[in-house]
Amino acid sequence: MDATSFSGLLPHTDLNPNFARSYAQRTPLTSVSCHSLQEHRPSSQALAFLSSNKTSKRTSLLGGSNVCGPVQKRNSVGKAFCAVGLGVYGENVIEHQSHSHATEDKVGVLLLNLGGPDTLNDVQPFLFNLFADPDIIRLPRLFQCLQWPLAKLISVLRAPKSKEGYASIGGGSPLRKITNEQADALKTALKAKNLTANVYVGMRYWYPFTEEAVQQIKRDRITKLVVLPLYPQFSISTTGSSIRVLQSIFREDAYLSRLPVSIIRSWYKREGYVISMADLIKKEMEKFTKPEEVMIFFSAHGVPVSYIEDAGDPYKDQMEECINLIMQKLKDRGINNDHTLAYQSRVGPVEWLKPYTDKVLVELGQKGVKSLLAVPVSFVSEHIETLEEIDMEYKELALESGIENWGRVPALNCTSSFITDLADAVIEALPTASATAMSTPKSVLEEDDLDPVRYAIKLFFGSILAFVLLFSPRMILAFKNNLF
Ligand SMILES: C=CC1=C(C)c2cc3[nH]c(cc4nc(cc5[nH]c(cc1n2)c(C)c5CCC(=O)O)C(CCC(=O)O)=C4C)c(C)c3C=C
Ligand SMILES: [Fe+2]
Repeated sequence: MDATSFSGLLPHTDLNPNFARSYAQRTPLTSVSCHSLQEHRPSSQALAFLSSNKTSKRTSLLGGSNVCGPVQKRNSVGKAFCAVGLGVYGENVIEHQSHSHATEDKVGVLLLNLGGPDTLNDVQPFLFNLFADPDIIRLPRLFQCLQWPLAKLISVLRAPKSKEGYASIGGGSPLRKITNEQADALKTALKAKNLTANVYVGMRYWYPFTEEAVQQIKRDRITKLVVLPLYPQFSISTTGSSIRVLQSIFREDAYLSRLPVSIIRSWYKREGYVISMADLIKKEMEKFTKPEEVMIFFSAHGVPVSYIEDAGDPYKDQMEECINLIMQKLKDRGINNDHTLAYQSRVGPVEWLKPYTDKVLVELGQKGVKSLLAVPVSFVSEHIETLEEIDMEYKELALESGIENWGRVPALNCTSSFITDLADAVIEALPTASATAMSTPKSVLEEDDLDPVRYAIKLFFGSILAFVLLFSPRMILAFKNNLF
């Protein structure tokens, strides 16, 4: 398990050294979450958060590299509260601080998740929030002012296709319900281990938003917080994005910036998780007439290749390691079936992690594979991509391609061994009384970005470039091929 304890700050160390430097520099100070707040949040909350919002500036590519930060501010926590030492994290100076709590600790666990539309009317605004996230559509610096218009355009264009998908699984995402059930189950599991804790749910793109959960944490006067993203593997686009939202909230708030916090950034290596996955796979394999002939087909949510190659996202490495651990666990139980890993759900005109699930299914069918067990592996709840994409689209494609026997491993949801292991993870990660804070040097880009003349010039050239980009053959082809 990869966890960090600190007080009011959120460093990332999952990243490769090159990226860690640039990402750590921008991450603690990025203020982006309010992009999505402005359109689709209750106004009182929006106001509360907007009041702490700063202009966000980023540099990246649509699936390209990301090297600079937004308006950056020195974190003053270390000065306000008895700094007792200095350390170094990446290129940042860390000020260590101590905390002592006179009153009894009140433990909170914050589950971070993606969120999904509750109804078909929510689909377009949900998609807007998703595409307005600079960790999902990574625009070059010059194009950043176009993040919202682009998000609006893409969300409107994609909404009909997404709505069809959500309509076919009952008219909305099951994520909110399942995540709430996981939260309740985790609270019970913690209680059984003698830890009384409040468990909160914070979604990145739909209700209940992370910001709402944090407000509740404040109201409840939580004194120790464990942040547990419900993604086993770390990706910039999932856990990274949610953590960045938390950072922007925490650094602006006196109470939160003093709160001892632990973040469990990835947990795919945990024995309990690996065993739970192996158990589910074994159980599902036994439903086949000839289990020994079944191809175990891991299907993970993809990310653009540039996240891995340019931005240093550890997602692919962690995914491969995760699959090896699960297969090893199956081998220990005498299960030696063939297995493969492919990536699904690509969006847009850039190259995504390969091999693509749809292509591999066709190839396996052509090669004579007759029995296949699909295993969704990047997410722990049922959601549109298991219920619609795998169960409907991929199943149909596999059967058309010559595969005769199809099975799918259910998502972990509230599987008790899994929830018990999450409870152990929380207990192991409980922040200690002493924690660290990090201050980052003010970026040289800050003054640059605040200069109105420079900003107007960038906006002008950015608009021209955006126009060229939008009507480039690649974009037009992507729209034609239904990739958005
Ligand atoms: C580990 C899991 C996920 C990664 C990595 C991820 C990256 C990623 N996703 C998109 C675009 C979309 N994702 C959508 C839904 C969606 N994504 C995940 C998980 C990961 N995404 C989940 C669990 C869900 C489903 C939520 C639900 O309502 O059930 C959607 C909307 C659905 C659709 O229209 O297909 C989009 C769009 C990108 C671009 C990306 C990486 C850059
Ligand atoms: Fe996604």
